[in-house]
Amino acid sequence: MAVVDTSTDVTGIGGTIEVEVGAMAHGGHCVARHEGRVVFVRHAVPGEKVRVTLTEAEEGARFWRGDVVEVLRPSEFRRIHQWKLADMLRAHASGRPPVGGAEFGHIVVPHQRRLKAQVFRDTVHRIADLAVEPGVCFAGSEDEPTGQRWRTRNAFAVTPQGHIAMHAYRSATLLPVRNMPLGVPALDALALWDWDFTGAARVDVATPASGSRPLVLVTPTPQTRVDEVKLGRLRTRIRQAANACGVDVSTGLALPGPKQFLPVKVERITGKTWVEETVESERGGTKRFRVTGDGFWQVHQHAPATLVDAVLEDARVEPGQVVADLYGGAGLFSAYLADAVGPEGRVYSVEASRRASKDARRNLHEQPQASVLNGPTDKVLGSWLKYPERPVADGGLGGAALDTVVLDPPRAGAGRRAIERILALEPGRIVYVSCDPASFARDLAWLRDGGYEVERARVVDLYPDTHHLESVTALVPAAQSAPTAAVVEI
Ligand SMILES: C[S@@+](CC[C@H](N)C(=O)[O-])C[C@H]1O[C@@H](n2cnc3c(N)ncnc32)[C@H](O)[C@@H]1O
Repeated sequence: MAVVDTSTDVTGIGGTIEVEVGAMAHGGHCVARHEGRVVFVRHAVPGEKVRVTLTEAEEGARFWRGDVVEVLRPSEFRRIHQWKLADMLRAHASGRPPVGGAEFGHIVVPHQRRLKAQVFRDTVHRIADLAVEPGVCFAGSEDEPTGQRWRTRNAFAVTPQGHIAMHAYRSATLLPVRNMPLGVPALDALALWDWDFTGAARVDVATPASGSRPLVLVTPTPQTRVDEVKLGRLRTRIRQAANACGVDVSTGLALPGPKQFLPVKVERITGKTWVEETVESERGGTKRFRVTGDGFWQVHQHAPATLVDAVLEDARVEPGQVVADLYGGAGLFSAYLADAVGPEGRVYSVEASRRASKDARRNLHEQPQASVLNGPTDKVLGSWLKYPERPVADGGLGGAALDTVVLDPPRAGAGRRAIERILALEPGRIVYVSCDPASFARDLAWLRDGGYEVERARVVDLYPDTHHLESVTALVPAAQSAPTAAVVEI
């Protein structure tokens, strides 16, 4: 049994303790114990012995939190963090906090994936009381050994001096950045670190994987927004920087909308207010999509094609079938599902955001078998259940039964009402795409209680160097299922 020397431990916030590091938990923390109390430790690898600075350490608290500041016995899977600004060890040595967003950067990529599979398995077991062994795959045709250069969507804060910056983890402290190693190379080409964003609060950048024209969307501070002179200066600075950067780039101002799901108003400064994304799916071929403003698009450059292939494989759609694509965004899955059901079938793409629905209508306009229904999922499903015979345009399902439901909700998951309504519609197959194992496990327990079981689950590593994980799970009514023995293929 490993012995931890506690003779030099100093408890309380800012104190340091030595611990043996246990399993990785959901959220990117490892579980350790100090004199019986749980300590959630960031920047560790399971199996290590480390010295931790305590960041939360109330005497009576059930658990504490801390960051690794010294590795006393490293894991064989530890590597030197490839992003200096996000490296806890170098940040500590230079007396500043690290930026958030690359909290797995000190772990070799194949082990990151093993840990994500373990987190998925443990979370589903803990919350849904189900033993599900996920397969593991990753985005792209080749293994990406570094975990870098994959993000096509990046967001930055802005310092009072007008420089782009990132927040230190769980802190309002802004750290100016002069590179973003997780971003695709097209982000570097813009050299946003040299632009003057004075008067802005936030900068969202979309750099499409295909290399088509990027979009820089600037959100003014509340003070700039209400002052026409300041707003005018901000527009001029952005136009000048865009013209000087040597890249054909669209730019615009994002002016917040009044309510949730009402999009921010995008005011064009240069170029267009949208980007064009090209998806090359092995199973479904090449398609182009328009995504306006800060509308949702899968963040990893290879994520759209990877997820489309996984969804098409798990949905097993046949010509003539009726499919619902819930939380459909700009119509990514719907476009491919519509090809799969063919002209005799139907695909209903349900999306709450008006602007994403508008993009989806445009993206699906050559596929008359696809309809975009703008509204919250639970309301649309409620209407289908209430008026099943009504035409789709009047809130019904036109008397049809759903063969397959694909759902890809935001991090909060679908929630009880949407799940109950999916169950009441009795689809023959459900494909659940999730970016959060905890909300997925909660929804999965309701689906299990409603008579469905897991046919196959896969963890898809779409977020290298971070703790985030995507999963794709196929469910079928319990009586029909012949579960495949999923193996962790790393
Ligand atoms: C994870 S994204 C998935 C989008 C799409 N499947 C894709 O891969 O591009 C989730 C989408 O759900 C939408 N959304 C959020 N809450 C919703 C709700 N209650 N009902 C319908 N759509 C919702 C968001 O606007 C977003 O477009």
